[in-house]
Order: sequence, then structure tokens, then C-alpha cells
Amino acid sequence: GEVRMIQSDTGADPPDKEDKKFSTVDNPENGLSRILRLLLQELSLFYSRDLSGLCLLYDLLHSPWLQALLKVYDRLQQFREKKPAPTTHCAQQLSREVVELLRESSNSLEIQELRQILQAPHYEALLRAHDTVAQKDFEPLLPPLPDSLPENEEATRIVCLVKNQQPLGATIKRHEMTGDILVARVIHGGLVERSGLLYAGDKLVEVNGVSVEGLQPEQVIHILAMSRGTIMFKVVPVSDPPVNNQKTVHVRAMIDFWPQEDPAIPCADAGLPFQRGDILQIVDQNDALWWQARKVSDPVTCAGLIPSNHLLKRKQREFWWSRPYQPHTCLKISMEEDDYMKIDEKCVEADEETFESEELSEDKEEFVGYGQKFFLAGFRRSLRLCRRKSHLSQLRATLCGTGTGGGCWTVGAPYEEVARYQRHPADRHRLVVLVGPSGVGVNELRRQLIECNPSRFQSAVPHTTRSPKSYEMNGREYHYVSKETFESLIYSHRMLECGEYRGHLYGTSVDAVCTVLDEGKICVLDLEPQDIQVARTSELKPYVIFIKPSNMSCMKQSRKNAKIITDYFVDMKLQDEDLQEMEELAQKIETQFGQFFDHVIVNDNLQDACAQLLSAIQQAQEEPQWVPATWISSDTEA
Ligand SMILES: Nc1ncnc2c1ncn2[C@@H]1O[C@H](COP(=O)(O)OP(=O)(O)OP(=O)(O)O)[C@@H](O)[C@H]1O
Repeated sequence: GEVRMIQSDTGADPPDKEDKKFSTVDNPENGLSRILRLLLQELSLFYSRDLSGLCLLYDLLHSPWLQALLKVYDRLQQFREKKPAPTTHCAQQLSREVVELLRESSNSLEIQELRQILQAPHYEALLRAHDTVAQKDFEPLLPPLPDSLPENEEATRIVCLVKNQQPLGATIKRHEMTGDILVARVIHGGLVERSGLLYAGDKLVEVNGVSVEGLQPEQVIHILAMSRGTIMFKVVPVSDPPVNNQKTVHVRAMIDFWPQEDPAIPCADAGLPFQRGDILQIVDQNDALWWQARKVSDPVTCAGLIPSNHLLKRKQREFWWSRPYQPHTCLKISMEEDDYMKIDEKCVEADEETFESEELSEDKEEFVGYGQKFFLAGFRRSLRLCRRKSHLSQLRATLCGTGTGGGCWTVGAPYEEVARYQRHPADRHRLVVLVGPSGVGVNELRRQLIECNPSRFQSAVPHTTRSPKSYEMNGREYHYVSKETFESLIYSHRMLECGEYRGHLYGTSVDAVCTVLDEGKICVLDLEPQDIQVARTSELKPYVIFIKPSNMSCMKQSRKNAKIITDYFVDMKLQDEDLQEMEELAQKIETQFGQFFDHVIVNDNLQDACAQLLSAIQQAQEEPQWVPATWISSDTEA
């Protein structure tokens, strides 16, 4: 009644064609679809009145997806009411009989096809699934309980596991006092954990009907190793099974770990070996000493044991205390003096004049361009020599035992929490940092990259305390600043790298990098490995690429015409000893700083290395990457 009344009131448009189509769907409508149609009819009368929100509601209810959804709902509802029952409980058997019959009948193409279909593995599997559902055969068959249970026996549980190729994923131990065999640890993702039937602390009574009383854990493991198929455990369940309600954490390993070499690990076979730089997913931190984790790059179902943060820090302390006291003898000779002595031996002829003219000759190369000329800052010889010197001194300090890292242990957290980060297209680009042993081609690659697309890639303009030469421009070759200004930048942590060369300070500031990034470009920087940590901030989000030499014989081939800069020559041919030194240095850098590398490129063929570099940078900027979690959280706080 009301519907009609409103219609005559408004004289609005009749429901549109869509609606009619909807109302003429096959079968008589029922349930929700019908209600919806009526509702739409009614709403259409209001449409022209432009009441707020009404049009929105109309469009919503009129949307094809909602209508389709409701149709599905209605169909399912009908289906439920019908309570379908299987026509047969043994479709598989029926199918087999049909195949037999078909074998006897004429061999027409259709019959052949039908036979093939009925014998196809997926079809047989489908019928098997059908029969399982039809027969409601869901539960595994448990062995019958023994008839006579002793009165005083503790509540026991019978657990059956079907062993497959993988290990069971649990460890056992012997209780020191009682001698009971207990489940020590259930490995995350393993068969035992997925079954949900055994817990750490459960007491094993029998395995496959054999009592474990008085046995050593190794003997029990032997029984398990010998058994095939179903294994039956009789256990006294732990009174309150532990619940793992921790969320998983992702970390970057800052150390290497080899379970087979760690005498303290409770079960070496259950250990997860990893190397510095690996991203680990920690799934269980319930144990104070041994956590469970898996490698993100190798997502096997079963986790492995890794030493906890706490355990590693304790070992770290023990390691440092156990070292004999080492007076810092190496630092007695100042590195600079040492270096100068070497330089002086070799370049008795060279004086300041020669150095200046050499800088001039290098200058020409710094203007490059295709069509349009531009200046390449940050490739100056003095800056590069100064960097190299700071690295050498750092490395030597490390070898003398006074540096920040060494051999196996690095100071600081053994695991760094990481999170997935994908740069939003509107965000600044990530800083790209290239690291590599001197002469490997870091600057060559950087130069090629910038030259091939100067509007996309750029280097930062470094700072120096030396005075500008007549042909230089402040802010182009360098930012020329006073010693005081330079030092204040260092003290306020605004210098990414710095060093001294021939009495002048050289370095690259955070702000110089930000200037490039703020122009929407990708800043590509060449840093010494010990400076990576300084650059690792939420502000710059550096993506670190290690440039590695290939093997000696390849290098000898590809570096026939390669030249390096030295203190006494602008271009000096790379010698075999240089290549040898480069290889050794690359190894040292990798063992000491490998945890910070996001990507490694072997620079053998220059064109290949360039192409790899381009695609790595593309990935860094466009695809999700693991970064320290603090970079992300400080973003959201800001
Ligand atoms: N893949 C390559 N094939 C052949 N020559 C190469 C290759 N990569 C670099 N070179 C050459 O090797 C020499 C040294 O390279 P480059 O100057 O880039 O070294 P670098 O790693 O920046 O060292 P430094 O720390 O001294 O600045 C250059 O002559 C360069 O052209």
C-alpha cells in the first residue's frame, strides 16, 4: 500500500532498466534478492529528491556485485535446506567398474576419451576425496586401548605420528634427578609441532610399545630412527603445556653461526647455520638461551635453533675478558707519519706544484656531457686518496686489536631487528652506497652510472678545508669551509665520512647528500666500509652495494688497461700485486662488514657490472627491502 502511495506522490522516474532485468531473472525470486528488488524500487522514487546520502545508498544497493553476492547467498541457502546426500559412498569403486566395462566395449574415440578421463590421477583423487567425505571417514584410526589399565597409573596419552622424510622436529633429554626421558623442545613448524599432540615437558613412557625407562636419550633416538611409518608414543602429558604467544620477529644476523662448531648447543642437528647479513625470522624466544628461527631466503617448514641475544652477549663478554691485555703498540706510530714516510720514499721528485697540475689535468674529465655539459663532483683524487688512507688506518688498527671489529665477534647487538620497507614513490630516494677494495672499480661504476643518466643519478659535493684554486667554484668541486666549520660538522654528526690529506680535511656531509635527494635524484656515494654505520640512519636509508673483484685469472684479463691513482702518479697501471692485495682486502671487508651489504656485485666485465648495478638500484628504490626496524618506527613517530 505504501509503495503505491509514494509513487503517486512524487511522479519520479520509474526504476531503470537494470532493475527490470534483475526482476526477470529465471526462477521465481525468493528471499533476499526479492527484498532487495522491492527496496530498490522504493528508493528510486526518492532519487530525484536529492536527500543526503540517499543516492549513495541507492547506488550501493544497486551495485552489480552486491546483487550477485546476494544471489550466491540465496543459492547457498537453498542448498542448505536441501541437505544434499551422496548418491554413492563408493564412487571410486564405481568408476573402476565402468573402466572395466569400457575395456570390453567397442573402441570408439569417445570411449577412449572417457577411459582416459576416468583414469587420470586428478580425477581419481577427486573421487577418493568424495568418498572420504561421503563415508565421513575423517578420524585416523587409533590402536585400541589396552584392556587392563593399572589403577595407580598417571594420566597417559597415546600419540601417533606418521613419519615422513623430514625429522620429527622435537628434541628429548634425560631429567637429571628422576632419569625420565622428557620432550625437551618442540621445533616450530616441525611434524610434532604441527600435530599439536606433544609438548615440551611431556614425559615419554613408551615408543612403539617399547618402554623407555632407564634408557639414554641416544637409545630412544635410535628406536625412533629405526621405525618407519606410524610411530606410537605413550606419554604422561606436562601439566600445563607452554603456549607460544609471542609474535615473530625478523632480524639481520650481525655474526656467523655454525651449530656444528658450537659445543654449547643442546642439539647440533637441530641448529640453524647462518651467516652475517642473513635475514632470520625468529619464531620462538621462550628459552632464554636458544631461540628458534628460520631463514627468510630458505623458508623450509621446520625452524632451527639459534643462540639467543642474551647468550651471545654473554659469550661476547667472556671472549673479551679472555683475551690477554694488549697495549696499543700499533697506535704509537701515527698512521699519517707512517704513510708519509712511504710516500716520501717513492716520490722524492714530486712537489706541491706537480700535485696541483695533476689535479688540473684530472679536472678535464670532470666535465662530461651528452649534448649538455655538467660537472661531476666527488671524484677528486685528493678526496679518494684521503678516503683510502682513512680506511687503511682503520684496518690496521683492527688487525692490531684496537678497532671496532675483529674475526668472529663484532661489538654491538648480534641481531638487528628489521622490517619490510618499500619506498613510497613520493618519498625521497634511498641513498646508494658503493663499497669495495681500492681499485676494484667503485668510481668507474659510479661515473658510468651518473654519465648514463645525469638527471637521475648524482654524487654529493664534498667539503674541504683547503682553499679553492683559481678555476674552482665553491659548491661545485667542493664546499670550501674553515677548519672550525668542518670540525663543528663532525661534532654534530653531520659528516658521513672525513679524513685528512696533506694537512687538509676532506669529507662528505649528510646535508650534501640530502641536497641531491631533495632534488628528487638518487645520490650515489663511494664510502669506506667503516663509514657505512654512520650513514645507516632513517634519514638516508642507505642501500649498500659491495663491489667485489672476481677471481685472479679473470681480473688479470679484464684489468689489462686499468689504471689506479696513487699518491705519486695520477694513472698507474694495475700490477699483479695490486690485484692480489685487492683480493685480500675484499675478503677482509666482506668478513668484517658483510652484515651491512644489501647487495653484492662482482665487477668483472664492466658492462655487466653496470647493468647489474642499475637493476639493483632500481630494486632498492621500487621494491620492498629489509631495513632496520628503527628506520620505520621513527618514520611513523615523525
Ligand atoms: N670491470 C672493469 N674492467 C676493466 N677495467 C675496469 C673495470 N672496472 C674498473 N676498471 C678500471 O680499473 C681502474 C680502477 O678503477 P677505479 O678508479 O674506479 O677504482 P676505485 O675502486 O674507485 O679505486 P679508488 O679507491 O682508488 O678510488 C680504472 O682504470 C677503471 O677504468
